[in-house]
Amino acid sequence: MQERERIAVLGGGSWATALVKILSENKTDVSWWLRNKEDVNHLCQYAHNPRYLSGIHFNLEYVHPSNDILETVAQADWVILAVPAAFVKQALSPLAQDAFQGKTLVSAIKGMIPGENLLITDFLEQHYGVPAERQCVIAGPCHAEEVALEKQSYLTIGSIDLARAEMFCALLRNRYVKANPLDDIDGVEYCAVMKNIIALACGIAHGLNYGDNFQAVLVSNSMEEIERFLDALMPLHRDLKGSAYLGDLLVTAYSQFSRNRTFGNMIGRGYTVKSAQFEMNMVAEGYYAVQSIYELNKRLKVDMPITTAVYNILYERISPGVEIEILKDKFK
Ligand SMILES: NC(=O)C1=CN([C@@H]2O[C@H](COP(=O)(O)OP(=O)(O)OC[C@H]3O[C@@H](n4cnc5c(N)ncnc54)[C@H](OP(=O)(O)O)[C@@H]3O)[C@@H](O)[C@H]2O)C=CC1
Ligand SMILES: O=C(CO)COP(=O)(O)O
Repeated sequence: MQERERIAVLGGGSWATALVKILSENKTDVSWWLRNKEDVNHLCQYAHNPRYLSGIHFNLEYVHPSNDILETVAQADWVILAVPAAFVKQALSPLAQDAFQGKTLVSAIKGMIPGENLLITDFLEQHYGVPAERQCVIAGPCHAEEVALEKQSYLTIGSIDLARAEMFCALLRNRYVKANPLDDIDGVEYCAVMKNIIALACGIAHGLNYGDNFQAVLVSNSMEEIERFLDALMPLHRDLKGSAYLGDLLVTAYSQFSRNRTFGNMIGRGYTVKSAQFEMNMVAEGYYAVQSIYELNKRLKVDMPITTAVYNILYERISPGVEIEILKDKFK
């Protein structure tokens, strides 16, 4: 690997901020695109992101914030996408179709392109011609807030090119981050999308005053639901007990930092979708993902009671109490 790899990070939210911290502390040059000009100016002047994880101080010798996505991408060998899935098309729209030629794309996104119901890696291949072997995904149970606090964390880098995944792992590893490569890129990407839907269900149940006993049964049933879906979509022997699958589900279902659980909790307590979105300045990917997975499952016809319940609550306005009551009778 060359000295000082050139990396672009696209996105200004919490996960982009945490990834820039990890990479730049390892003395990697990071060109960082944020959509908001004031945030870029603030970063250049004070070396802090004003609106997300604002306690992190960046070394501006290695971090180069910019508003110009064309320049940011053009300079990089590796491009990390950390924009919520719903805004990816809009964020990348200034770029030409060949803008990523010769670069490695790394998706840090745990969501799908709404409407097209595509994984990010499939979207990049179809719309920008990025071949599968030049793509990686960042998976694993890891909240940006805990990276900011330098709490021990684990990441899994998925790619069909394990050597490339290992190169990216090497850029991330530090005192508090361990990173491991894995070749099941589609499996970890789908699992990362689906665990957000389950975290919404956990939040909804909590908001309705269900306790830990119910949540434990909900989570164990959800693991079976995820397995049924993955088996129908792409049968392959995979150990779903791994931290990129079960671990990520657990952290999102139980953590105080989970956006999806928090959003679900508000829905369970009676907020409307609009008011819950208004209340959070962050994005709960599961809200969009449940529609994509529900649509995909019209073809697959897998038994997915939890996904169906969350879809009915968020998109059909069926009462959370009614839907969780139905689930209650299905669980063993
Ligand atoms: N946070 C975490 O711990 C982790 C997050 N991820 C994934 O990372 C991805 C990015 O999420 P995260 O960093 O958490 O985001 P946050 O929820 O922290 O922040 C929201 C981001 O979305 C942007 N945004 C909001 N509305 C719009 C819009 N209308 N158009 C364009 N951009 C908009 C915001 O930009 P602005 O501030 O300019 O409004 C901001 O960058 C997601 O897929 C998430 O699942 C993965 C692992 C961990
Ligand atoms: O994926 C995550 C942690 O691994 C983040 O989940 P939330 O978006 O629910 O906070």
